[in-house]
Amino acid sequence: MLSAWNASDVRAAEEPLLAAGVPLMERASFALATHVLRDVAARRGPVRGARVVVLAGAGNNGGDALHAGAVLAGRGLAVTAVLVAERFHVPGRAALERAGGRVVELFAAPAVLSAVVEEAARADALLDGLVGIGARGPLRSLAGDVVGAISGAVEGRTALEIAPTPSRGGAAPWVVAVDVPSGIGVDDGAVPGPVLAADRTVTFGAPKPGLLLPPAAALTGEVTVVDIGLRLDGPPAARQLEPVDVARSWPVPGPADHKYTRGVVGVVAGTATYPGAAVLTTTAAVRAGAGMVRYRGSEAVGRAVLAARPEVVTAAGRVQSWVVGPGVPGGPEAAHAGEDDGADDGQHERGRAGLAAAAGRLAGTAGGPVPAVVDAGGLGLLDDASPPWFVLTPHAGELTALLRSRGEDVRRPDVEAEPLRWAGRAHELTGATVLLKGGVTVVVGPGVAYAQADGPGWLATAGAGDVLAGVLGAMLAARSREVVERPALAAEVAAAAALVHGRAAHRANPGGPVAALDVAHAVPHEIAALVGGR
Ligand SMILES: NC(=O)C1=CN([C@@H]2O[C@H](COP(=O)(O)OP(=O)(O)OC[C@H]3O[C@@H](n4cnc5c(N)ncnc54)[C@H](OP(=O)(O)O)[C@@H]3O)[C@@H](O)[C@H]2O)[C@@H](O)CC1
Ligand SMILES: Nc1ncnc2c1ncn2[C@@H]1O[C@H](COP(=O)(O)OP(=O)(O)O)[C@@H](O)[C@H]1O
Ligand SMILES: [K+]
Repeated sequence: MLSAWNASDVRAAEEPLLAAGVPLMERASFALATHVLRDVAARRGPVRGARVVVLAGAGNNGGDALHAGAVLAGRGLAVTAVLVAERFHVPGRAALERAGGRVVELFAAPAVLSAVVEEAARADALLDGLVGIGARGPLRSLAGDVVGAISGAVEGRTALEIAPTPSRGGAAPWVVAVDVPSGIGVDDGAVPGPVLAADRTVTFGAPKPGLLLPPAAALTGEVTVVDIGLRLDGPPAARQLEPVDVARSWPVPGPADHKYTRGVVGVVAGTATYPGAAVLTTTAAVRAGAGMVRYRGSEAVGRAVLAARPEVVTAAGRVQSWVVGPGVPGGPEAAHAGEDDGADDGQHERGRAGLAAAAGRLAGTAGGPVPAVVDAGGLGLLDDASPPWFVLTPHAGELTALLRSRGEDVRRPDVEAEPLRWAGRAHELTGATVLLKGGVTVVVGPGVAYAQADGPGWLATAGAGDVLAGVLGAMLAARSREVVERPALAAEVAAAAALVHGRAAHRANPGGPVAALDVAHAVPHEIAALVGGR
């Protein structure tokens, strides 16, 4: 698992070490230089004579970059450091000059900006040491100008670019962000102004949340964490599950298990207008290893489900998790857009009953409360308050509508610009765990947040969300009681479902388009690959 800490926690962890004279910057800059050397060698072969441009800001982030530049100059690379502010890291500059590096005082002669941009565009490597964890808001003055101009000049990059950087030919410089790409919201992943998209981010002590969270996460390139000896004891601000974490906690059935111990998933999905959602959700739940899947819906849709998955049962009975809403009309977004999604075919009533049982509020329900996945039309069936073992799975449009229905003045672009903030707000307002779908899926539960970036862009296809709901339903059913008892566990299971779903999409057709049903069919193979290695 990657755990990310806010800037203030990192500073607090640095303080005692700095007071004790531990050479943190030396450690950080040496590791940074080592990674740059390795990357340049891999791309270019000989490192001697390689051209490196260091963009250095006023603070210690600039200090890291200048000291790394000194190490590189000492190894025979041609290093030019560009100082954007009158205040600069004096020992860093001195070290660089001693090692034979050249310094351009851009702050003293802004007219040389175009020459700097030209040199940067022709460099083998570009180090972005303008600001690190001391950043406040969008890049200002010359730092903003230089990033804007270089982004425009370097092929494949634009200022404010938030698409993943495609791998580029040898012509463009290899961009290494020092600690963080300068100008991102270190704690929240915001991209408030121009940011130079990096190929690699070498981050010190621990990842920062902004490296995991959208939209900034698309600008980091590969993230390399350098251990400089910090002790970060408190809870992280954001986490990202890795395959090994999911493998470790996967409930592999043993000799004593039977279908009920493995978990029964109750699915209220699909109508005559959207029967496919019922097929996709139930298929995914079966494929993800549910002990049993009960479909609740009209007879006609039930027939379609059974034609696709004869394992599904349509009789009522006990369940260990509910999935309510895929392909059911009346989600907050549809209501907002005034769309006619057709009749609900009785799914609202079935969905409400499922949610009441899941909340433990249905008289005569044996077995107590159970987790629920609440998707699409199910979101319109929620009461004012939900328990944390309800996992809401909106995309940005649905989250916007849900928030607006609860009095927040927010638009979809706001949610896309600050997904963690708004998913967190929805968690506060509803009490439920919130999984906000997207290229990076953000999950917020009580005291925890996850950011998962496991799927290819090809996964953005109709029905993929229904498959996620089915996978998550099966995973929650398998750990039903534990999820109800431990408020933060639903978020971890939801993040794990996003990981399995995203990796299944890669597996379904590496590098190419995937259909939602292909993703569901790849799920068992992905699970086998995950748990086979443990
Ligand atoms: N302490 C250590 O020994 C270690 C520190 N480490 C390294 O230090 C980094 C933190 O250093 P830091 O605290 O000096 O802050 P830093 O990120 O350089 O930025 C502050 C400067 O930027 C400026 N500035 C701010 N916002 C701006 C904007 N939007 N646009 C333009 N300028 C802006 C701000 O200006 P001001 O607001 O003061 O006018 C100030 O001058 C950390 O990320 C890591 O790399 C590691 O080596 C480990 C050891
Ligand atoms: N750019 C992207 N890259 C990777 N995955 C994405 C991207 N955009 C969306 N997804 C994923 O695709 C799925 C789409 O779900 P959703 O929007 O609910 O579609 P539907 O309602 O048609 O099933 C989600 O799991 C989401 O995380
Ligand atoms: K930086």
